[in-house]
Amino acid sequence: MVAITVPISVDAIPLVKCAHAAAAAHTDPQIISVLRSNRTGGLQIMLPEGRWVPVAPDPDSLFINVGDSLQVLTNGRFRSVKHRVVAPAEGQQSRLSVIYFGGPAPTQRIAPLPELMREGEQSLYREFTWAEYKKAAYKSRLGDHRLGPFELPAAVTQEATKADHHCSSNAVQPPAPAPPHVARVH
Ligand SMILES: O=C(O)CCC(=O)C(=O)O
Ligand SMILES: [Fe+2]
Repeated sequence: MVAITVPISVDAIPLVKCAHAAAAAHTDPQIISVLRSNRTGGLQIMLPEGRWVPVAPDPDSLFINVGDSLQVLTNGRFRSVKHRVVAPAEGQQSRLSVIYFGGPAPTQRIAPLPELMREGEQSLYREFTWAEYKKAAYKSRLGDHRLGPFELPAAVTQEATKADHHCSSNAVQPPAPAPPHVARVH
């Protein structure tokens, strides 16, 4: 295991959600999300080829999600995975999740950390502040790729390749239908 100390201050933004909560597809914007839920499932993550897979609920485990900011800090090594929550079927116990969102302070500058870059590695993102990210995010829709405005050409090429991949795999297996009830979570 390698421990790296990063010059990033983190704001705590705790959130508690409950009762038949559902969430449309999105990536978490912050650095890291730590989630604990009850025994009711519903959380799904999107695989690189565009297929949704359920995350089995486990009330004894913590589910750690990489946020967009961590994707930038690691220059794309850790990916903020798209996820959503499908509402439980009628009569099923409500899903209860408690999530800690560790986000940067508003004036924090976010850019790939030189400590994590190999020699000659190209930066995929331009530097931005958390406040800038949030301003851009508020103008977008929840499911949009919200790192778009901060990507440098190398990242745009990478995203385009991913999109092509999605289209070809969708032709074989269409993505699951949207969840029945959706709510904005950020
Ligand atoms: O409730 C859950 O399991 C996840 C919700 C979520 O993804 C979020 O609030 O960002
Ligand atoms: Fe989320």
